[in-house]
Amino acid sequence: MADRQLWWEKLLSHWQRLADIRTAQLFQEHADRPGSLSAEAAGVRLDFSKHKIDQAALSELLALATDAGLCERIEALFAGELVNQSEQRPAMHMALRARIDQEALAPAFRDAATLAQATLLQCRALVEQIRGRFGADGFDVIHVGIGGSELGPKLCLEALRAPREPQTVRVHYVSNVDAHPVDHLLANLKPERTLVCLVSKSFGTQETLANGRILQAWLQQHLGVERGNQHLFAITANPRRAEAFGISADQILPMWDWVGGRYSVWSAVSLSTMLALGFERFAEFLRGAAAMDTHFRTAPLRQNVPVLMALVGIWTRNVQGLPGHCVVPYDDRLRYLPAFLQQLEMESNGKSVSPAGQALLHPTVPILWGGVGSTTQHAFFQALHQGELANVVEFVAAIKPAHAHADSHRALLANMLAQSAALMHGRITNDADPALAAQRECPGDRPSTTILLPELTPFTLGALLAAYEHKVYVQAVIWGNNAFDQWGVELGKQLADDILPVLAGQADGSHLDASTAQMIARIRETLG
Ligand SMILES: O=P(O)(O)OC[C@H]1O[C@H](O)[C@H](O)[C@@H](O)[C@@H]1O
Repeated sequence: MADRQLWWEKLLSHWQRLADIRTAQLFQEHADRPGSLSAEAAGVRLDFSKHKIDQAALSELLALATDAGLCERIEALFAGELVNQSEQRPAMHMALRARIDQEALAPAFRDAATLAQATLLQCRALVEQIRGRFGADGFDVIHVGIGGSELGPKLCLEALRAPREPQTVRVHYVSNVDAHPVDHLLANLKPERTLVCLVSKSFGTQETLANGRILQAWLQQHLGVERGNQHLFAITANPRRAEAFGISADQILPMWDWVGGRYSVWSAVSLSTMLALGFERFAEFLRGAAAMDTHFRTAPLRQNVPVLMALVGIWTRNVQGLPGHCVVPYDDRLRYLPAFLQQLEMESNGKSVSPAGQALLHPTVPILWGGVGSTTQHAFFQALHQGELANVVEFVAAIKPAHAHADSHRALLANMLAQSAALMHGRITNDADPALAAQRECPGDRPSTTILLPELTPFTLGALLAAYEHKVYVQAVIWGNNAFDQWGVELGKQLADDILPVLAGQADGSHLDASTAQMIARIRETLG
């Protein structure tokens, strides 16, 4: 880890050697710059030719990855080794989508894949049975979960829902412990046609349990205890707690310790998505991810899409020093992608020490944020073009739309291409008034990456999300942190559990700091 500093210095010398991307020089130096600074796998095309980078700099980044032991660490991941050191667990989310019959799998991985497949079969049967039970009039599903137990399933359903199909399975998401959304939702649903999926790996998350209790009471109040409970399902790695909550054992689907919540979209956690999309489309989503897994494991590093995504991120974060990473899908169906990636990347790599407890002497994950294009062009793009906030922008789009409005779609893609070109070239004005010229001028030389899918299908979405998962792992290997724990989140959860009884007047708050105590006093006084 100590010698990372030497790598940053070597990479910085490349950065200093390279011409500014505003000029045509970089493109003239290499006839096929766009082709050589892009890669493609399983339908995911990555173009990073609008970065101030060239083949020699890329070779140095690849050498860094090799020096960090990337190839061995990829094998360790697929071998089911304990890559999550602080919790002594493997991270085998790839087992959720592996084809056990055809792949040379390590024993631990094969066992995991066998369990995953049995659960998927259970999900398939359940989907058929439930869809059959409610028939053509359909039904409502309330998906209750937070973080990894919500973001992936929601992204996936909203991305893949066929736009013109009547929604016979209507999925609603409840995550926040703020009860306004659940309260509002219940006013419009019929309990006899509503199922509730409580999704929580730990089955100990305050938000999910609080919303679960509200929904359980609602079902029981309208349908009676026994029938009400028949509408309640749990997906969890802690079935004991789910049963204690009142969910019958045959309505509990498993999760496992070897899958992190933010890597769990491929599992029964997505039951609500499977109910809405049908099992076959979900299976295709898994096949796309499996194709990306094979690519990640076998493709040479220089053509390896997740590896290149990671290295471009290292380049902008550690060499160029950009603290912001703005993700902008030009596709409304991908509107939840920034939120999903925010958890995937920031919860995985928002760390400052190595598994050995040593401080990392370089920055790790950037601030990931974003929103959908072209809408956000009219909100935050001004700051991307002329503000001092230093960001790399990542554009994501599907070439073919799922609608027939070709003009709109061309306009959408034209806007995306225009934004990346504008960030690169900037604008020099020839206004006579120097004050006006200075204000109208756009500096340019701002990097962006573009990810293109041929179309947004279950397969390409699966491949895209798997590529992001692997990108995160590669970056963790290079940065030297554990991508699979989240002790910082745990701290907040513990303190909330500590403050709750004080707020309820059931415990003494004298151990709390004066600022917190003052606000508690104010809240108690106002609530009466
Ligand atoms: O699935 P659960 O156990 O309810 O956890 C839900 C979420 O809780 C926390 O926020 C964790 O940091 C997340 O990684 C997790 O996805």
